[in-house]
Parts: sequence; structure tokens; C-alpha cells
Amino acid sequence: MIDSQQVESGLPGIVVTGASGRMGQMLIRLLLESDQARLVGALERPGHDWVGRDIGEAMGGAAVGVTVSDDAVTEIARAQAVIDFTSPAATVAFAELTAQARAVHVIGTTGLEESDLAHLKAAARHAPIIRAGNMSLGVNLLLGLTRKVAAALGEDWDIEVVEAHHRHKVDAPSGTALMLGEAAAEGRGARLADLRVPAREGITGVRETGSIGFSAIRGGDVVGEHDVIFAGAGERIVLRHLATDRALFARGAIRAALWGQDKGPGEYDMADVLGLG
Ligand SMILES: NC(=O)C1=CN([C@@H]2O[C@H](COP(=O)(O)OP(=O)(O)OC[C@H]3O[C@@H](n4cnc5c(N)ncnc54)[C@H](O)[C@@H]3O)[C@@H](O)[C@H]2O)C=CC1
Ligand SMILES: O=C(O)C1=N[C@H](C(=O)O)C[C@H](O)C1
Repeated sequence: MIDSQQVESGLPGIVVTGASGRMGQMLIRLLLESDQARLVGALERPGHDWVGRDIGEAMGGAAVGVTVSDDAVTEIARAQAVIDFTSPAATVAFAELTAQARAVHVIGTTGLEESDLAHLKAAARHAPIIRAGNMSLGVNLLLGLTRKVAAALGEDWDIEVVEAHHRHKVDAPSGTALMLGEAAAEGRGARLADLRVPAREGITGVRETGSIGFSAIRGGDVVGEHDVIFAGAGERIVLRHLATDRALFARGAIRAALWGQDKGPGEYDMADVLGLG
């Protein structure tokens, strides 16, 4: 049950979108135990069978006093932060409402297109948006390492990014893989868009020098695994991150929501939150 001390404490109130999802449920569990933030709303898509139910009961436990809603306008209006791991279309819609509420929008959703990013940029003129394809400390450190190794090695070292995720993941390459590819491209003083080679099949021809390739594995319940491979003549360097628990991402997102409370409008990422910038 929502603790009355939590309510009176003035802790930042957080609305979780995609409440029934893998990340949504993890976030709700952590927020209900938190002494730094409190859950004030749980959103699901219209028509979802959890709408109208207590979120604690819907998750198979005791009632917690927060009813799952599909009314984003009302829920977001009372939030100090919205933590959002849903779909690109939903995230774009939430960005506008969260900006109107002048609340912090923490976005973990991946698979966003350039047009979606343009909407987020517009929303960030009114309130802080903190967005990252991966909220873990490990991956955000790995970005810096990838940049450095790519800068240190010449184009005769081929760069490949390989990722593995659970069978339910809908986007590929993963958001993390794209961030790692972007970091590698930056290390080489280039843009990923100019070097990116998606999954290969058939008679592809020989590898283009300087390109950055991507491969995606989908299966079972893999939480998230990423390798950046630097393949040279007679040797290989592999930078690897293995996530074994989604709580990792949820903790990072809550940390971002708290960090954002005294920030002005603008676009931020986890390097800002973690002080890695
Ligand atoms: N940045 C990071 O660290 C991480 C990012 N992700 C990303 O987060 C997203 C969600 O991942 P999962 O939780 O595994 O997916 P999921 O499919 O389990 O959950 C998504 C939830 O969003 C809900 N939803 C969709 N449209 C909605 C709307 N309009 N209003 C409210 N709810 C809506 C769905 O009904 C579903 O419950 C994906 O893009 C994934 O790649 C996942 C884990 C970590
Ligand atoms: O969908 C997931 O599960 C994950 N998505 C993120 C991504 O696309 O990189 C982060 C993490 O790997 C889990």
C-alpha cells in the first residue's frame, strides 16, 4: 500500500507508463519500495485489461492504492516525473503532455525514428527530457571505452556490434547497439549514418573498409548482451556488456528522474546523469 509518510514527505511523484510491461512492472516494484520517490500514477494503453485495476493487485500482489489508468492527460498533470518505457508512438505523445506539465520525462523507449526525435526536441524546449537507449552504468562507461578504442585503432581494424535480446523484443538493432555504433563512429571522427551496415545476407561482397556492422540475436529470456568487436590482423579486441537483471535499467531511470528535478528544459542523457560527460 502507498505509505502515507511517502505522500507527506514531499518526495517527487512519478508516473510510470507501460505499467504492465516488463520494464513498467520492474519500475513500479522499485518505486513502491523507494524512500526517494513515490509512485503517483500507472498508465496503460486504452483497451488494456489492467486499466481500472489496482496496480499492486494486477501485478499479483496486495492493493497499493494506485489505479491503472489510460487517461494520460490527468495522470501526467500531477507528476513531477514520467518514466516511460513503451513504444515510439506512445513516447512522442507522452512527451507533449509531460512538457505541458513541466515535468521531467525519462525515456527508455528504443526504436525512435528521426521524426520522433524531432518531436522530442520540440518538447524539450519546455521541460527536461532524459533519454538513453540503455540506463545502466556499465553500458554508459562502455560508450566512452568504445569511442577511445575506435580512435586509437586505424581503419584496418573492422568494427562489428553484436547484440542479443529476449524473444519479445520488437526493434533491431537495439538502442544500445546503435549508441555503441555511434560512439565507435565518433571515435573515428565520422557519423554512424555514413558507416552503418545492417545485418548481412546473401552475396554481400567483401567488407567495406571503415564500415560498422550490426548483428542481432533474438531468443528466450536474454535481458540484454552487447559486444563491440574490433577485428584486426591476427588479433581481436571484444568490449562486452552483459545485463542479467532489468532492475539495473529501472534503477538508472529512477536515478535520472531524481537528477532531473532541478534541471531546466533541454535534452539530457545518462552520461549527464552519471557525471560521465
Ligand atoms: N533504455 C533502457 O535501458 C531500456 C529500454 N528498453 C526499451 O523499453 C521499451 C519497452 O520495453 P519492455 O518493457 O520490454 O516492453 P513491453 O512490451 O513489455 O512493455 C511496453 C508496455 O507499453 C505499453 N504501451 C504501449 N503503448 C502505450 C500507451 N499509448 N500508453 C500506455 N502504455 C502503452 C504496452 O501495453 C506494454 O505494456 C522498448 O523500446 C525497449 O527496447 C527496455 C529495457 C531497458
Ligand atoms: O528491449 C529490451 O529489453 C532492451 N532494450 C534496450 C535496447 O534496445 O538497447 C536496452 C536493453 O538492452 C534491454
